[in-house]
Amino acid sequence: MSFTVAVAGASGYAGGEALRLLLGHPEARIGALTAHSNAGSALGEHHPHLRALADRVLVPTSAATLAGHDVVVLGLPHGASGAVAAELGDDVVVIDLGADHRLTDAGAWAQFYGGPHAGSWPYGLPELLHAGETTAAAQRAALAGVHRIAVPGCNVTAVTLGLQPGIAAGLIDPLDLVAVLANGYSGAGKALKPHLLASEAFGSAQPYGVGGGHRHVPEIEQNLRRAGAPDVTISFTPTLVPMARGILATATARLRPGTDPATVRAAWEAAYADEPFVHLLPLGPGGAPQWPTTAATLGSNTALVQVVVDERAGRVVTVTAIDNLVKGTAGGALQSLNLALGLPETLGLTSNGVAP
Ligand SMILES: NC(=O)C1=CN([C@@H]2O[C@H](COP(=O)(O)OP(=O)(O)OC[C@H]3O[C@@H](n4cnc5c(N)ncnc54)[C@H](OP(=O)(O)O)[C@@H]3O)[C@@H](O)[C@H]2O)C=CC1
Ligand SMILES: CC(=O)N[C@@H](CCC(=O)OP(=O)(O)O)C(=O)O
Repeated sequence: MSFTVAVAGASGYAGGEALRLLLGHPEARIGALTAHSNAGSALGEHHPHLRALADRVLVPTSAATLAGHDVVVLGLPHGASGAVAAELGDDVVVIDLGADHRLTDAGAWAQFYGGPHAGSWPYGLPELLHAGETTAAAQRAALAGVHRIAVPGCNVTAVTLGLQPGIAAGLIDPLDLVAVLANGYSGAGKALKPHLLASEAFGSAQPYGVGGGHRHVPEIEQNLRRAGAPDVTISFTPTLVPMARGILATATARLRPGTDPATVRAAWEAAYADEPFVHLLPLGPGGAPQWPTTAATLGSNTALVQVVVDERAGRVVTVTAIDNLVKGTAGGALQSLNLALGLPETLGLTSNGVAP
């Protein structure tokens, strides 16, 4: 079942990565490619690594240029997707890589983003556990056959995958969650910003969004509520580190009294044993854990997860690594698109990365 696909925001990082993956998808036929200030230029000027599309000319982003495709991928800044999507027919499958359609709570949208709330769409994290589940079936069912998909924020994917087994199994206190992340620069997009200059970025780690104001906070809490915690609070701190891609999310939680490490391990194993793209790393000889690294995920749709118990502190410690542009954006989008179209979930995707 082949499909035609247009990509809006094709000159950007997210749009470019969507194109890289779509070029390897056996059923995708790539149609219109759009941009904003760079309309009129060739894609090869922005993504010289996408040789097959190097000569394709970017056209302005509008409902008219995106019309006539089976699938439209929106890789646009926050606030720009809602208006375009509203003009696309219900028969078109629209995938929003941005935030406009992720939050169900209009109040949270107003607080963290501002401006009109475009409404919420089915949420493109197939592995999201729903309350009472040990493996993610309900979210996959919720994506089957849909024509609108809101792709999660990349940090949100990493933190949710790290913590949700403990929430769903009732093993951790949802009011005592802390996440600290190391983030690659491509997560910030291509637009020029002074703190992203090489002279500022090289050799330095920079925290941002500190103190509860990052817009991924309500999205993480929304996911963990769905996983079974009606009241949930997370302290979330990302840190820019000098790498192009990747997220390493360390998320910790207070362990419910009396819970032993074997019970913790069993909950994470049950959640991810059958997942094609989320891998709980093994405990080595003598119980020494193998730790996720961003390098081991680059270019792949993989999330690597490890979980241990810090018995002295009474906390569960989880570490999750993803490529922000693949599992964190375009790969997760393609995985969800496959489910929406009734294709095999893994089609066109790989868990093998690029290293060193
Ligand atoms: N980078 C990442 O890791 C992730 C990104 N996302 C989301 O994906 C979306 C795109 O991000 P990213 O690719 O990183 O950003 P970039 O800045 O790299 O790209 C933005 C794209 O949107 C276009 N654009 C800019 N302004 C407008 C506008 N006013 N109207 C229409 N199009 C516009 C740009 O076109 P032009 O070049 O012509 O100006 C460009 O194609 C964002 O919503 C982002 O939050 C989600 C998860 C992770
Ligand atoms: C390094 C960096 O700035 N990363 C971005 C991640 C962007 C992302 O996940 O996407 P959305 O903006 O679509 O939510 C951030 O933390 O805000």
